[in-house]
Amino acid sequence: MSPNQDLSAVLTGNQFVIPSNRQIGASNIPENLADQRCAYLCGNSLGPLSKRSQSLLQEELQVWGTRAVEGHFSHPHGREWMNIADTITPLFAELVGAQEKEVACMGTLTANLHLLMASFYKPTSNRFKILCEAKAFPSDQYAFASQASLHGYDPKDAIVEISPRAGEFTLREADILDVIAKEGPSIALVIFSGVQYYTGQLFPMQKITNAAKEQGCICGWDLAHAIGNVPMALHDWNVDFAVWCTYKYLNSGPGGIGGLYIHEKWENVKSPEYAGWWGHDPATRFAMPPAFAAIPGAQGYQQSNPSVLATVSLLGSLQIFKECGMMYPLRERSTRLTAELEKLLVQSRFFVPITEVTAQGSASNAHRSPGFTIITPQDPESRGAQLSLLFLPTESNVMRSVFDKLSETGVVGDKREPNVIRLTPAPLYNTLEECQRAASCLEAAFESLKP
Ligand SMILES: Cc1ncc(COP(=O)(O)O)c(C=O)c1O
Ligand SMILES: Nc1ccccc1C(=O)C[C@H](N)C(=O)O
Repeated sequence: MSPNQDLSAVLTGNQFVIPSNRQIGASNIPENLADQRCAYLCGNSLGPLSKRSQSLLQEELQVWGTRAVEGHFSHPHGREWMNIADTITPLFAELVGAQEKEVACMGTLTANLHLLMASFYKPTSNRFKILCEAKAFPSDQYAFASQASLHGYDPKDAIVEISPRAGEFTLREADILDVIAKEGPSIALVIFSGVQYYTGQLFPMQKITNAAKEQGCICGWDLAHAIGNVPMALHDWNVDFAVWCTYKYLNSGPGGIGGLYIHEKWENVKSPEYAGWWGHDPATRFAMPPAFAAIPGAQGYQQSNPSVLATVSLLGSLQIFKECGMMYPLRERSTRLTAELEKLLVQSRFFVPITEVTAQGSASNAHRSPGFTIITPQDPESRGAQLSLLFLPTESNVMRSVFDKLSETGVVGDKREPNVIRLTPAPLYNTLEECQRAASCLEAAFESLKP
């Protein structure tokens, strides 16, 4: 069977619980469609519940209720809680393109980001800058600024942000590489998001990493919007470290457990600086020795025993990824779905080509009548599943009005201020029909706007 046949065999099983139109409160839906599933195009923010996760969670509750503390060491399904993270590490390794010892299932994104910045951001008087994209997700901006401050630097001096050119919305590869080449000797850390949360731009991760390494910088990545969305090869690309959350494309549930990656080349160079007992050699962990002996590699950075409920919730979804053949077949389906959605949106009579908007300047209010453009790159190699629609005129309530109307008709995307709606067909559970529905509801939403 080809990977795609595999994929449809898995997907026809309807592996996810998607809320109905009624459940999400869609009020403008014919009664006969009210109990059908909504068009859930928001897996870039929170993935839906998989049926597999639901049953694994129920199993763990049962084990907790019947074995209590014994569940750590003896488990009816062979998932002793002691080693629960081991169920995830091979799957994380495949998703990011790494060895198992280079990844750990632990913590949450921002906490892991601080942990790894504390280990890898070691500024000196000559080399102290952090290079990142402008308008990174705010939690990352706060983390970067607070790390710079902790080391005694004014974030205004230490943080170098690359912005799109005037009138543009996404970054040009050449501009990023240029800044790295010019400012490299003063940069301690190059850190970008793999896929940008607002624009959906997939950065050229390998090229950025190469350029950073050539300049002697540490290179780290925030993979919140990249993991489970695009294939990666962190080890081969020589990435130093990365962090991610799992509640978006990996469908682990709200506030799910996070992950991190550290290249094996650091294994014998660095040891965990913020040690905890879960990073200690499991062979002697429960002998409670006073001195810390780290597990070699990324898992030595674990601090606490992981939440078992959060971990199996993630496991259920990752088992579905595995049955689908992991990222390559999924990426292929994802590329097709996103291209279809794009094609339908571009046919809208309210669509304004990005070139027109760019020509007038990104903050321009030149478009007086309601419309939208797509700021996500058109090149499939420069984006993941998400399309970011920018609403015009930019200084208006068009985005909010359209968003409300989409919600009323059972199309779930999300709005990001000031004027973007993100729509994301995820290959594990979304369909072409849902893309069509989103496009036609968007058209109807515009048509119903008062002049
Ligand atoms: C790019 C990015 N970084 C950081 C975060 C914050 O993640 P968390 O709340 O899991 O720390 C998110 C999402 O919330 C994100 O999209
Ligand atoms: N965790 C959340 C809880 C509540 C609301 C949003 C989030 C998000 O994750 C937002 C996401 N990071 C984003 O790309 O906008």
